[in-house]
Amino acid sequence: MKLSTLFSNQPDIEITGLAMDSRRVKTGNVFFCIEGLEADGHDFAGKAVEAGAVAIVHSKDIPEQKGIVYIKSNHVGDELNRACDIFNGRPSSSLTVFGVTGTNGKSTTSSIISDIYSAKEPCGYMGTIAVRYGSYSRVPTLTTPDQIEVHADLAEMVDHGMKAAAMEVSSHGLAMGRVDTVDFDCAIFTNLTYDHLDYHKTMENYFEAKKILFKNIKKDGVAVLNADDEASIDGLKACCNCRYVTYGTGVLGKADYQAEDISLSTKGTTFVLNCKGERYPVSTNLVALYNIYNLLAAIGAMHECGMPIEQMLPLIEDIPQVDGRMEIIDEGQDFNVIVDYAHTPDGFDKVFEYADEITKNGGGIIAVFGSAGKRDKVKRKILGQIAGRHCRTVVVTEEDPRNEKAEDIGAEIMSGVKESGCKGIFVPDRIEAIDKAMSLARKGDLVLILGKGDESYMYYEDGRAPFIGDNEAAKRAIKKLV
Ligand SMILES: CC(=O)N[C@H]1[C@@H](OP(=O)(O)OP(=O)(O)OC[C@H]2O[C@@H](n3ccc(=O)[nH]c3=O)[C@H](O)[C@@H]2O)O[C@H](CO)[C@@H](O)[C@@H]1O[C@H](C)C(=O)N[C@@H](C)C(=O)N[C@H](CCC(=O)O)C(=O)O
Ligand SMILES: Nc1ncnc2c1ncn2[C@@H]1O[C@H](COP(=O)(O)OP(=O)(O)OP(=O)(O)O)[C@@H](O)[C@H]1O
Repeated sequence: MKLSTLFSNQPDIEITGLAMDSRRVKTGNVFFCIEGLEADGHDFAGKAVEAGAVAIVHSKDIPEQKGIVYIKSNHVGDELNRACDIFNGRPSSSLTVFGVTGTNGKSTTSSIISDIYSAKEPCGYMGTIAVRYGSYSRVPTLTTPDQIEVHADLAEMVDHGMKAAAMEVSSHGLAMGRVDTVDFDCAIFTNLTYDHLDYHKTMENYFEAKKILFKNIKKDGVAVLNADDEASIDGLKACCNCRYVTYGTGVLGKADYQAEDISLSTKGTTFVLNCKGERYPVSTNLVALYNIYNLLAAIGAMHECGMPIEQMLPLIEDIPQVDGRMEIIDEGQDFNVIVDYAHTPDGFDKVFEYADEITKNGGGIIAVFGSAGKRDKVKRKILGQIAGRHCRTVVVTEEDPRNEKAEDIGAEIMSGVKESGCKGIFVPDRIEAIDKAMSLARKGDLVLILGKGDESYMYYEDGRAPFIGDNEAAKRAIKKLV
């Protein structure tokens, strides 16, 4: 592509790509100087040129080098977003794009959409679990990666025949403008509860970041809102830039997609879907009430985007396991084992509510978890308190400690566990902690392994190190027992 295609008054030189990180610049790239939280991209313009950048987009004065094109703009971020979209051939405009945001349930809801909507037209998925389309899948860098990656991933999906994409949109991604030029056809909100205050500082800021998706959605798009989420429903209705529909169970008033006569069991769930007066009997392998909310959100979104409910119903009966989310591990042991990605206070509340249900006729709960380093510290003690209230034993362990000591994080969690009067053990190595929990389990107990799901890496000070995933670690631990 020519530079002049991106910037009309600039020379017709050939460019090979876009970059916002000097360490990833390739010969012929355009480098955008972004001011970040820890560094300023302007300081790396020289390095970008050394690495082969042919043009630099900047807002501050920087030393200029001969033969390089310098483009000054007060809105480098906006220019970057615009350029990403054009350079990649405006991929989102040729896809039906579903954007899912909210504190919990983004991965589950977008995975359900990608799996079921594919029966109508091929639908990729981008989020915490993977970047996935057709039979291809890779581990993502972030839940919502930077704008360069977001648009390149969408273009890759278009090139491989996708007609739709279900993407998780994190509050970080929204606040940092990573999806500003993605054309969303449908924006879905799951729920608003406590998380990420290390970055957003207040719940108000956190909600404002989430709202960006609904303010930016295209005018003929549709928003799908959780009628039962008191914290978000009114604020979102007021800020939507398009029409909206609601989903729920009727607790706070009638919803457009309403689940009635819900019957939950450990094997699956049945309910009647009341969709604007039409009633459909639904049977699904999904368990736990919160997953019914995720399913309702997905049904509402897919239906509003043209998929008949009758076409969804047989597929909903047997939804593919969302990796590491409420994943039941059965290796023939005489106790229950569930691996789940819960890592927020609300996620913990919901999982333990379900755990109590499973063990109500006998059996105790043993939980294994930690909390991430260099992230929200306040929630650590709260997670300990919640688990302590429900468990016979809590095994605290490492969970992406990054530049903190797992022992220090563990002590913060343990203070909450002890406050609830529960027994807590600290086992630093996560695999040994899982082994320990299994060795403590008796017939009829439930072992819950929370926080990492199927993640195949662990973050330490120097970055990601390979990890086998909680689901695999659980299987191996059970086999050792046998
Ligand atoms: C807190 C946060 O989100 N930070 C993101 C942010 O970093 P930053 O603002 O600190 O950037 P910076 O390090 O100050 O650098 C400023 C600029 O200089 C550039 N630079 C920097 C150094 C250098 O040598 N050369 C260079 O060019 C950087 O590429 C950047 O353009 O912008 C960077 C570029 O896009 C991101 O990589 C980085 O994500 C970090 C790695 C991260 O871990 N983010 C997490 C918290 C995140 O985004 N998580 C969400 C939510 C997940 C969830 O729901 O749990 C996600 O979507 O994954
Ligand atoms: N609708 C929901 N309400 C409350 N908790 C939920 C909901 N859906 C899922 N959870 C809990 O949150 C955990 C994470 O679910 P999921 O991965 O779908 O959320 P997420 O929003 O994508 O999280 P992240 O962005 O951190 O990956 C689940 O394992 C479950 O414990």
